[in-house]
Amino acid sequence: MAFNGTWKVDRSENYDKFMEQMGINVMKRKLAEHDNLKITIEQTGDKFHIKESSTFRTKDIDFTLGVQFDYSLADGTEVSGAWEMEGDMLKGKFTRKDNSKLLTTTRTLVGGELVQTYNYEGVDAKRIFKKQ
Ligand SMILES: CCCCCCCCCCCCCC(=O)O
Repeated sequence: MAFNGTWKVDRSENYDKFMEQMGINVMKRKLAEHDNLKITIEQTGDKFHIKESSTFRTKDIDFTLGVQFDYSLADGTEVSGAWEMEGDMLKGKFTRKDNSKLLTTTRTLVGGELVQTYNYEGVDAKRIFKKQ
C-alpha cells in the first residue's frame, strides 16, 4: 500500500503558528519543532497500524478507515475522530475533547515525500516526511 514504510520528518511549514493556535506554550513549541518525528505506516486493506516515535514518546496506534478512535497528541491534548481515504489522500477529522473544536489533517504522497497538512481554527501547517 502506497503509504507503507517509515517516514522521518524533514521540514515543517507554519507549524509553530499552528501549535500556537492550538494553545501550546512557547517552550513546548520550541521542543516540538525539533521532535525528530518518525512514523511507520502499515496498511492492510482498510486497517492501519502506525508506530510513532519522537523525542517526546513512542506510541502504537491502530485504526480502521471510517471508524472513530481516540488519540492523545504529544502535548496531552485528547482528540477523537477518524481517517477516510479520498482518492489517493488520507483525510482525518478529529475533535478536541476539551473544547469540541475541529482539527483536520491530511496525508498525501507528493514526489516521493509524505506531506501531512494540519488545520486548526483557520491556521494551516504542513510537515513533510522523507522515506527511510
Ligand atoms: C501537538 C501538535 C499537534 C499535532 C497534530 C497532530 C494531529 C494528528 C491527528 C491524529 C493522528 C492519529 C494517529 C496517526 O494516524 O498518526
